Amino acid sequence: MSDSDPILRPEPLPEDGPEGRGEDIDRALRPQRLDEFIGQAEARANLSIFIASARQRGEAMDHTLFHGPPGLGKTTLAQIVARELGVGFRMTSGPVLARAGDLAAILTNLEARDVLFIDEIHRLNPAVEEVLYPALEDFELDLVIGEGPAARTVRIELQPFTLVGATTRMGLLTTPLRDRFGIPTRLQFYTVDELHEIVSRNARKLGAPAEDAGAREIARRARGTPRIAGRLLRRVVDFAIVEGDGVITRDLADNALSRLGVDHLGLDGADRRYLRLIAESYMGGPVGIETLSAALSESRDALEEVIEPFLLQQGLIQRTPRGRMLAHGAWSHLGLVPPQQTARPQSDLFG
Ligand SMILES: Nc1ncnc2c1ncn2[C@@H]1O[C@H](COP(=O)(O)OP(=O)(O)OP(=O)(O)O)[C@@H](O)[C@H]1O
Ligand SMILES: [Mg+2]
Repeated sequence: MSDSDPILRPEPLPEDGPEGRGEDIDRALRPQRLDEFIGQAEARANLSIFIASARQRGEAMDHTLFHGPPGLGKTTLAQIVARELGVGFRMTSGPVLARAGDLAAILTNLEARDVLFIDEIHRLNPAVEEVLYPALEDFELDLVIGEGPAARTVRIELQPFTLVGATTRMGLLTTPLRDRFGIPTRLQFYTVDELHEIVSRNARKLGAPAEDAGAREIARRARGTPRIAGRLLRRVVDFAIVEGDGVITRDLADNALSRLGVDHLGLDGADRRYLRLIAESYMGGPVGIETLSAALSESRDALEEVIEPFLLQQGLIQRTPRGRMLAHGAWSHLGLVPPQQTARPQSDLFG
């Protein structure tokens, strides 16, 4: 299969959106080995065992699923797993595998123990997913050849391989697919200390001098996410070069990030719009996700995948059966006073 085939790219897909410059830098900053990968200590420790065991047995590692919010390192870890296993890496994604034949072509081209990475695996077409089940379980492919009365099924043996799936929406995976992953791994938001280390390391790789307090300021405001830390670092470097003497100090980082609309908790304009809407239009909620989606002109998916996980993790909002509610901290963060709770239900007063 040729390198320009859109269905199967041996090279990682661009990760950082339309800034062409960002892509190359992004690739240079991506950790290459498990011991360069900072954070996710539990996932890393477990993976290193499974990788070592697969290597010793000379077998394909069990199928692995990485799930969690965008930018936490799912794609990066998939590449690292293949590198540490010393096997080939093939990359595709749920939405581009339109037909069963697309997947069959990829599977039959895999070499023994290769890693096949399917990004956004919750978006697989059901017909393609059907083909995947026997491939995962028995390394077999049942293909229907021809149509109508002449149609027949042929069984093709595959080389044993490791599927690495990634998803931001674990809840959208079908149960049969989820059950076929022997190693489900949830990625967590990073601590400030971990992001501090990532920012310092990336600043060194970019040749941008960063004072400790400057790197920490970026880390504190990166929404627990390495991709955001990388993006903020690049913007702060721009400010340091043009308006400073090139050195990332705490003041320079603080000033640059404030001008980018990133506040002290790391919330950006979209986060604050979301919180303000619940505060000002719905008195703090509860309010349904569809209502929020319509009022903000954001897709429900974007709210659930990108905006809400960090706000939930920070305890700024709560999910209740009746919708989203602001937590106490969100009011003070917005500089607003929560409405007085009048008319309490009786049960609250009397026990
Ligand atoms: N632990 C880490 N240490 C250093 N850099 C990291 C780490 N994890 C991720 N990064 C960097 O963050 C960026 C995003 O990582 P990655 O593309 O793997 O995220 P993802 O989880 O696949 O996101 P998405 O869900 O959007 O596909 C990359 O530039 C990567 O180099
Ligand atoms: Mg990814």
